Amino acid sequence: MIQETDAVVIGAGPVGLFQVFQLGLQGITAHVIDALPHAGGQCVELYGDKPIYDIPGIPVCTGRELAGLLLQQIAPFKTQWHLNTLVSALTVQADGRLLVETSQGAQLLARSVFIAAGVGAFVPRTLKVDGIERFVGTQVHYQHLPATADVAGRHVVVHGGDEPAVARAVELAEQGQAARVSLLHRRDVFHAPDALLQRLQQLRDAGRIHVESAQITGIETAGDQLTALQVVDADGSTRALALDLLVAVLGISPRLGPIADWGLAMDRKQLLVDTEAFRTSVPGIYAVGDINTYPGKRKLILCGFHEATLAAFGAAEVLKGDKVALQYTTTSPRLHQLLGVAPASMPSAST
Ligand SMILES: Cc1cc2nc3c(=O)[nH]c(=O)nc-3n(C[C@H](O)[C@H](O)[C@H](O)COP(=O)(O)OP(=O)(O)OC[C@H]3O[C@@H](n4cnc5c(N)ncnc54)[C@H](O)[C@@H]3O)c2cc1C
Repeated sequence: MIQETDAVVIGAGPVGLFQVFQLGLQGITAHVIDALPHAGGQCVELYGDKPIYDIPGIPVCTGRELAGLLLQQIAPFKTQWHLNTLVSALTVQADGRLLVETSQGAQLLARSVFIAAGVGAFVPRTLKVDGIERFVGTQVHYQHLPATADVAGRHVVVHGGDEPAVARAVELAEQGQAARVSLLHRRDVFHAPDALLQRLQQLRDAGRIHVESAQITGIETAGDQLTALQVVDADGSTRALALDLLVAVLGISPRLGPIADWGLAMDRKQLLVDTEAFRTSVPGIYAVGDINTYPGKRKLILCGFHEATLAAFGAAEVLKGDKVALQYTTTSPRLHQLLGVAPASMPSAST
């Protein structure tokens, strides 16, 4: 079924989230689509626990904290979320509206589209093992276990050798619900901060994480169940590693993918925009954040915030067919209503 909407934001990175906020201030609610299962883009996926020092008014916060604050800021608006969803096609319709199609089969007919796609869709690196694809989403998951996954009493194998894989195994062991947690990597060497490695060692010593130094060569199945991985040890011997759930944490890579096919003017994998409203070469489509380019462009979050603000004003004028007056969140009753906050009483100029 086709859903009609005023705005679609492609990408839930920091700039996409702030785009939702600025659209909200214009009275425009948005659908937000991201290939990742969570909001935050690079901030969460690439440096979730690292400090950022150059967000105006926030002397320091981590990438994950910034995403959390932005989500808090857009909470008043009725955003429609499409996570774990790749935008596969964007086409201009005869009436000028824009049809956004997703990997989950959704079709959104939008009057405006904001591409906040950063360096492309973050998609997990996948396992190249014959037959494993049919278990993806049920017994095999990439990067994260879904919140709905039931691990109680089950043998969970985490596959990977870097910090996110170690962190996932440690989290699962500390939760204490899984019957057994194994960390599978080709060598007994892990790349993670010292504190995490120490915690891993403690959990290994306590028998709560079992490290398996082996490589996956195949799978074993029974009916519609994945029952074991076939693995080869460092000495070349093969064996079966029984399991209930596999979380492959092999990293993510950004893929510009379909964006390059949408007929938009580009320069070296970036969308060309004007700096008045960050319009692309196609009417109704705006591009903000790391995905765009223009003279003087700097790939910084605060620059993306500015771009999103002007794009929202530009789109609002088109959608409303009229000039949009500047209003302050400090004093505007209309903005207070949109934000769901009580009007502030302002001191008079003489006090
Ligand atoms: C290590 C590191 C440190 C950094 N430190 C700072 C810093 O201190 N200060 C600063 O200002 N900047 C910093 N940056 C840069 C900053 O992270 C980026 O400028 C910012 O994340 C850009 O935000 P964005 O929303 O444009 O894109 P992104 O954060 O890249 O988010 C884009 C989102 O769009 C999604 N997406 C893309 N294509 C599709 C599609 N077709 N379908 C569905 N979803 C799609 C992606 O999955 C992604 O989640 C740092 C970057 C890195 C890598």
